[in-house]
Amino acid sequence: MTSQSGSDSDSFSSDYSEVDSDSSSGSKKPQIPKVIANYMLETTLGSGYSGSIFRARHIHNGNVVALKIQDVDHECPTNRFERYLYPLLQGGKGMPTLYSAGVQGPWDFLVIDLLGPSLDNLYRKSGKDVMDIGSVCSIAMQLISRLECMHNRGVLHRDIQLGNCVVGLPPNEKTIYMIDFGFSKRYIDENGRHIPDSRERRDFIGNYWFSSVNVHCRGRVPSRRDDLEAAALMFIHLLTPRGLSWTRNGVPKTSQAHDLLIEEKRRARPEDLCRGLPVEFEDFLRYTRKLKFDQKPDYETWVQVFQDLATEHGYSGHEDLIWPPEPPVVRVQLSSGKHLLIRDAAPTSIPPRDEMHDILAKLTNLNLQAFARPVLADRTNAARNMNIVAPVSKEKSFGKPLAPPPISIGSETTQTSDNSLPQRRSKGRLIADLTTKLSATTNTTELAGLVKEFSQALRLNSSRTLVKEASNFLEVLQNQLNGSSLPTMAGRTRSFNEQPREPARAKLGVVARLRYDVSTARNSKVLAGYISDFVQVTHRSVGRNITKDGFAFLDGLASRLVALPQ
Ligand SMILES: Nc1ncnc2c1ncn2[C@@H]1O[C@H](COP(=O)(O)OP(=O)(O)OP(=O)(O)O)[C@@H](O)[C@H]1O
Repeated sequence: MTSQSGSDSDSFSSDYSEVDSDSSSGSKKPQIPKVIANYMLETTLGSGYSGSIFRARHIHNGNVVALKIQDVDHECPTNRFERYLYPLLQGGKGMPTLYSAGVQGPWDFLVIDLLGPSLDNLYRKSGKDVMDIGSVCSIAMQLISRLECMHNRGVLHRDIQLGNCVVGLPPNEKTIYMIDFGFSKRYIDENGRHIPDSRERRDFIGNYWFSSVNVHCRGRVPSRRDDLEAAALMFIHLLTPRGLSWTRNGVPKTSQAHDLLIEEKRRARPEDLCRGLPVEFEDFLRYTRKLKFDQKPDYETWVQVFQDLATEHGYSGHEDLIWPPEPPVVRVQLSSGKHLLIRDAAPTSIPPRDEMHDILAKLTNLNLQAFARPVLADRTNAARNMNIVAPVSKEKSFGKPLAPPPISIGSETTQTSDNSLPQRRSKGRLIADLTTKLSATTNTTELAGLVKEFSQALRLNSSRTLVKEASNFLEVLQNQLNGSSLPTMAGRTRSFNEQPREPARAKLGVVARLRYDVSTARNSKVLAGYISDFVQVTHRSVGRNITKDGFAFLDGLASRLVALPQ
């Protein structure tokens, strides 16, 4: 039994008229009445394998709802299952309200909140090949939270797909709602026990595109981890040109085609699926696949990871799904120390680090006086209020003044304590430059200065992730302290994911201990050992976040380097 992501129709399509619910079968079915449970059916919103859904209006109070209707004898009585599960989910954010449910004649019906288009509709109608990273992060934050809510109430969704995530109608159009609990199931029994796992291969339930490898390819029992894995695959799909490879040929029409799809999905390695994407998506997919059958996922941390990722890419980091998406904001530091916030007029889905660096470098060379168009306010006022001294480019112009003007100007004055940090550059590039400097010195005082700058660079935005460039920096530092030769370029490009990944046993206590140990290190080799421990433990932690203790460790490292004999 499967359901397809491509099955939801373009909603709000046709006027309702009495219809034969199953004309293809040849058997004469009773027509759907015009009124069910005091609701007048108006238009068809969608129809799936198991029934149809209508926009309907209460004949007395005029309330408009969605009414899901199914033949009471349907071979897969999903409405009956939903009727049982909906009450468990009531009141949860993004869980539709169930107003009424029952059987009228041969019809099993559910009356729920009328909601907006599905992510599938939004995505397809956008005409874009991929979604922007900000929207995918918002979807990730919301979907992980929805799953947390459902799981906390003892329910698995088991059919995560774009068509089953819909946005609300205004004023809730930024909130994602879960729908279609026809395949959902309680995973906690009445005695509070988790359902048992089984090695026996079971019939597949879910959807072809996003169901997890364990469930779809190995016939395992679905549990919380599989809802999350499906979510991970969905995020990756949205960021991949033309989507995940096994979705490109459409729904398999033969069992042989289905077997091929299963094989392709099973073989796809996370690093291949996520090539070119921010590493967080690969990490998330790997994380979901490492969860044990009955393990509770760490939802909160992953919401935080995607929030940080969004802010790192110039988005607000708010979970609200703003559609159509707003372009990301690029922050440029002016010579006066003020910041200029510029909306990138043509948002890219994922600006690669190097490209971002180029954009920022070019922006800093712009002669802002050339932007004569008023922006939010009179330009001169804005400049006076912000105390902007427009930098004049001394370098060759890289073209005509760029057409898209800034949309908004912020007057943020936040600065790091060290003004020498050229903040206009991306964090990754900045750290890469520090690494180059690092590799040219073994003087411990200079190394200490670079470690300080490194620590500040890591705090440049709200993301506290140990980014790839940061790992390289620490690797080079270790080499310098060990007195070994400098790492080659191969070392610089090594992916996190090639690092041995041990079970997540990173303990906050380890970093806390390192923080104190570092102040007592007697020589540079011991320091190098502590750095190695620090990198390993951070890599093994969820989201690779650098904690307060982590920053204290780096500060302690800088101080200790100064104290070491030359
Ligand atoms: N509450 C709602 N408000 C507005 N539209 C809805 C609502 N619920 C469902 N729809 C639309 O109807 C489509 C089908 O709904 P749903 O998935 O619940 O039905 P289904 O019969 O179980 O479908 P499938 O067989 O595809 O899983 C959705 O993709 C969505 O476009």
